[in-house]
Amino acid sequence: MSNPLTDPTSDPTSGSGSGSGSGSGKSSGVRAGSASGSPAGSPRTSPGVSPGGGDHLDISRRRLLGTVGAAGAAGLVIGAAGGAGIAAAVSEDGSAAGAAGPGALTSVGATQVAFHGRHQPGITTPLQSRGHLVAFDLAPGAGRKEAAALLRRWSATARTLMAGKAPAGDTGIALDAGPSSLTVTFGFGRTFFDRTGLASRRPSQLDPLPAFSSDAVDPKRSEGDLWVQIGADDALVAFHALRALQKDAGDAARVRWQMNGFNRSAGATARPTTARNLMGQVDGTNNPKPTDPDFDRRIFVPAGAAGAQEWMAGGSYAVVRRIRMLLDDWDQLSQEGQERVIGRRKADGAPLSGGSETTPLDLNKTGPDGKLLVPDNAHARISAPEQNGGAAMLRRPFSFHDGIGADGTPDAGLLFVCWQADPLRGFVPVQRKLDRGDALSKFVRHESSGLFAVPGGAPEGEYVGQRLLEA
Ligand SMILES: C=CC1=C(C)c2cc3[nH]c(cc4nc(cc5[nH]c(cc1n2)c(C)c5CCC(=O)O)C(CCC(=O)O)=C4C)c(C)c3C=C
Ligand SMILES: [Fe+2]
Repeated sequence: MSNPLTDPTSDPTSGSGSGSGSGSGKSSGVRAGSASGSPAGSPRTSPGVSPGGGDHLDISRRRLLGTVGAAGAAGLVIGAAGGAGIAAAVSEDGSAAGAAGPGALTSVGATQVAFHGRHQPGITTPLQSRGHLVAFDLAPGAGRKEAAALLRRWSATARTLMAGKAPAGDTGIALDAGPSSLTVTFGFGRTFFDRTGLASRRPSQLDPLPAFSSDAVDPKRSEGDLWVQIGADDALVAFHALRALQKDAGDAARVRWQMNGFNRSAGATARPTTARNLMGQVDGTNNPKPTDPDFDRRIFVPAGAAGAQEWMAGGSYAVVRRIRMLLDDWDQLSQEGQERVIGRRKADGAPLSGGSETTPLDLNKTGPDGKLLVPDNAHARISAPEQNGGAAMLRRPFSFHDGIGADGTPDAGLLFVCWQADPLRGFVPVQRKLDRGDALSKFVRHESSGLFAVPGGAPEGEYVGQRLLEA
């Protein structure tokens, strides 16, 4: 079988790259929709479909069609309920499809996400099983020119890698692997604009987040001039991208902090369910869905919005928090106690007011004792949009585990990443409320924080951020 990663490509931002539409037959083609249940906007490609959408079949497609053929009985599902999900192959009776078949593995590797588009990838893309969050600071002396050249290099590399190809001078780390749903997302921190002489174009949405009383934030692991989010369904593919982007930074920028995360692997569960976090809760159920009528307005900056910087059209703001979970304390709670902290059942994520996972919370329902079924300090109650003037965000986290901390407890928790058109109408009001009375607060600690402006996706022939850096 041919190995797409051994085929170097030319500079994608010059418009001559072959990642999406060259008909090379080495990688999956790009299509404009996402599979049922998968968030729209940053489509994963139909694995193995040839770029022209014609009848050219490469070996990986033929292998994949074997899977899809099996999926006629088995059902190939990309994405999961609850907005951000994980690709998985499942059978109609719920058992893992093709669990032993090579096709199932191929489908994970072959899945490709489009680099170009109205929005950057990695926002509405289903959760991937591996993630790296990295902040860079521009090097002393580096300004707008160096930043523009860096974003051009990074975009070229991201586009090449997301197409399952190797950039020039490749390390070989991901040899044999397909793109594995790789996404690379770029953002700008508040300090970027002073360093590049672009302060007049800094959006007010990047004003510092308020300090929250329960914060224990380490400034060295917070903020940064530039932010890169890498996600992939394979650990080597994700590391490969990290390494390539870090090398691209060259003398222009240095890593300020790096965090590594994970989610469940595709195919690990019999049914594609909403993700679980390290506290064991079903987490992500009430995320806004791309099919919601107000989804775009809530998550993405509209073109021509009053007071918005035009270069942010189609972009979004990412709030990033490293939230340590105090797991030893959490484990002391009974299951009932844990469920009352969240307001949902642990097993299936159903509200304590009744129904199944997707039943809306009934915040007024009381039990036979007259007490609220969803307690007044339950996390799901306090964070609900109806309790926060409609404030909503798209949560797209990774779990992390960095060994055992100095206190002898797991240094583990949630790399909380949430997306919104305006943090003052998303994260801030909700976190203010949680800070005051969330039952979960006793069991978590916010240890680092970042706020980044993530511009819209690059059109073909452009690089991410070009409209800011070259206007
Ligand atoms: C400020 C925003 C939020 C932070 C920080 C946060 C941390 C956090 N959350 C969980 C676990 C769950 N959160 C759930 C729901 C939920 N959480 C937020 C916001 C923050 N969470 C929102 C907006 C919502 C949705 C509320 C709604 O619309 O009903 C849930 C319930 C299931 C779900 O809807 O996802 C869980 C579980 C942890 C463990 C955590 C910090 C480590
Ligand atoms: Fe939450």
